[in-house]
Amino acid sequence: MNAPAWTRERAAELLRSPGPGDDKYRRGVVGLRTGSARYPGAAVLGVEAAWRAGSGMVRYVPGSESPGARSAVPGLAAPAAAVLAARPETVFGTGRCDAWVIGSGTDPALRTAAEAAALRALLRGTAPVVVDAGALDLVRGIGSEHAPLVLTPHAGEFARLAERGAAESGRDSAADGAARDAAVAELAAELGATVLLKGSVTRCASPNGEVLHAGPATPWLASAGTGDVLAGALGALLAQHAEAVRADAALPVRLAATAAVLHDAAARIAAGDPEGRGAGRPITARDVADALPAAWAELVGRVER
Ligand SMILES: NC(=O)C1=CN([C@@H]2O[C@H](COP(=O)(O)OP(=O)(O)OC[C@H]3O[C@@H](n4cnc5c(N)ncnc54)[C@H](OP(=O)(O)O)[C@@H]3O)[C@@H](O)[C@H]2O)[C@@H](O)CC1
Ligand SMILES: Nc1ncnc2c1ncn2[C@@H]1O[C@H](COP(=O)(O)OP(=O)(O)O)[C@@H](O)[C@H]1O
Repeated sequence: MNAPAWTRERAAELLRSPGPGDDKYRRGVVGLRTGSARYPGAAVLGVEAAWRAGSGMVRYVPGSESPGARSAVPGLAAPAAAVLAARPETVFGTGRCDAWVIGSGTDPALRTAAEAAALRALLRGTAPVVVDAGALDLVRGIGSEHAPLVLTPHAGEFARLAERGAAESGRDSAADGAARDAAVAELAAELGATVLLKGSVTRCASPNGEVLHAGPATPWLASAGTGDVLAGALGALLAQHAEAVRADAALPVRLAATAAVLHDAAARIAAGDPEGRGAGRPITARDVADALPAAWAELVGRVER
């Protein structure tokens, strides 16, 4: 298998800028059901990225947690309060959403039965869903009728999900790239979902066997929380194209690769590493989210930098 690189030019074609006929709803509404008492920051990072990647509206719906989870870190702000403090633009509670992001900053061991049922309802719905971190385990067993799904595991999560060894999953840095591509494509076909395997090179596979590469990304991106940022940005892109995603099974893998290219472009700007080889300065996940608008402008070529 010789997977093509998803270029900045191809990514730019899928960055939808608004026109005079748009309103906040037409531009795409993203819902995030992410974060927890243990990881409120993941909710903030995903919401921030969803706004910064061009959403017309971002909704935040806190998941229900077991009483034990609530008291795990006394004194820490609840995720909804943290999101409100960071982004007062965010709308709280359920309502129409064109795409969802679930799982970032959650631990499946602390999930209540009610929360599992609510997440399964999203997975079996019609709006596209980004499935990250603590929601990945729910995908097996939802049946063949489900929403367009984009799974975003890192190598450790991929190994658990695919029940594979280190070399095939990409945890072994010496693993053959073609073997990793094949493993990602195989999981995508098996689950009927797009799979985005994060790493220096991010590998995106569709259920019908298309595999795209984004990267290698700037190594400064290897920093806690940048995956939460990627999930939020991808949710925004899926929401902007939600109708087309339901009609065109080839689109989610291209949007997944586009999100990875945009994410890397933002990290390069934040780090001052335009070539992506590790020059520049350290960055945080929040820095990456904050640089998404500049990366967007750079990709679509509208702004002189
Ligand atoms: N600010 C916040 O709120 C933040 C919240 N976050 C949230 O934290 C939750 C837990 O997520 P997590 O990724 O830290 O832990 P987890 O999924 O248990 O896996 C870790 C184990 O997997 C393995 N591993 C192998 N390859 C790997 C790789 N490439 N990258 C990473 N791991 C790799 C490795 O095992 P080892 O190889 O050491 O045996 C490692 O010990 C999740 O909900 C997330 O959203 C974070 O986003 C941070 C910011
Ligand atoms: N060596 C690397 N070079 C460039 N990017 C990397 C490297 N390692 C990881 N990344 C990127 O960093 C992000 C980390 O995401 P993830 O592992 O989910 O972290 P977190 O759960 O802390 O948010 C992903 O976008 C991944 O592609």
